[in-house]
Amino acid sequence: MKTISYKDGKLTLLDQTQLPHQTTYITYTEHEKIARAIEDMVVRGAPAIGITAAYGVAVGAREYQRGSFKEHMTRVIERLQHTRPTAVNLHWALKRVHAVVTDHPAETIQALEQEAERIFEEDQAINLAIGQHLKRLVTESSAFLIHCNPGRLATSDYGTATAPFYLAHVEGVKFKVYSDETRPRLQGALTAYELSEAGIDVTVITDSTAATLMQQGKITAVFVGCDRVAANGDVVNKIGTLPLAIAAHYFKVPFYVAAPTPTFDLTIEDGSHIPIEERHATEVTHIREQPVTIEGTVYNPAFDVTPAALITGIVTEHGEIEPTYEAIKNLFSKGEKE
Ligand SMILES: CSC[C@@H](O)[C@@H](O)C(=O)COP(=O)(O)O
Repeated sequence: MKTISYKDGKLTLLDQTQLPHQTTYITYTEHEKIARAIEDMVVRGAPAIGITAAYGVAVGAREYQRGSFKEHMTRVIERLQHTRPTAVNLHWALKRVHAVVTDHPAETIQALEQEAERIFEEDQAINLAIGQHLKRLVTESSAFLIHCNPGRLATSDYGTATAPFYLAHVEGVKFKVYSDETRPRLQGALTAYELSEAGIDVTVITDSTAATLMQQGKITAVFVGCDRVAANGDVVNKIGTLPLAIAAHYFKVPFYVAAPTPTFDLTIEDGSHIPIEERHATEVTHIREQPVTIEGTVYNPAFDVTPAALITGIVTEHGEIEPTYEAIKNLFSKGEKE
């Protein structure tokens, strides 16, 4: 299952809007179409959006024809920046590739492709490291609740919150995963799809069933990914994460957030300042083009803010930290990220 691949100016994405029923790949050679693929969620998930945007800039550099090359590149980067507002990985990756743009097109194309490749490879290493840190919780007969898709489809490799499952499964550990369906876009179906493809025991539940499973004592821990972590440890992730964290707190179920360091935004003091994307009403009124409710006023925020106080631990590629301002400051002052 290759979510993103790039070769000779061509970016190929696995079309996540068609999964799990159809496996379709789309190849792009224009940055505008890549921007639309991010907006339409052909590709989704914070790390995958960042990687795609980085390759999108390389594709955009190859589209240059005349005029100021640097101005052309600024337009390409701005277009990609305005695709989705919440996941900070997008902005982080674009900043990285912007830094290698010079006045020379040929030299820049090569540098952009190399930088995008580095971002991709670093994400693979991050996935593995997060998986190794979280794996200690995946013991025989344990059971986990997962929300949205922080998996292979959302990253370059094992996923973030799903990585410990892949690693433990290979070691022969028997455990269970409950995947929230994650209305309105049903990313939980993607998680169920990719875990079941790997032979992992996964059960899909409606979002409303999650608290009941915790009440029944069936959940060892909740694992989620994230789209942005504020300096104080508040976490923004897919809508529906906050109610899970509240239920987990009430039923004393550990709640872990898998967070690559590029997902931290130290410029944001707390979660209330993180921009929350509102998506189109049809995502709520329709499921796969089938109307399911009245056509009325809809409120459709794509993400919510989970306060640090509800989080047991944040697991980065460097290990687990407490969700506090001090712990996060300490992590980054060690030079992990400026
Ligand atoms: C490792 S991916 C973590 C998050 O990006 C994921 O949980 C999520 O919220 C994705 O949202 P999406 O709207 O599907 O892009």
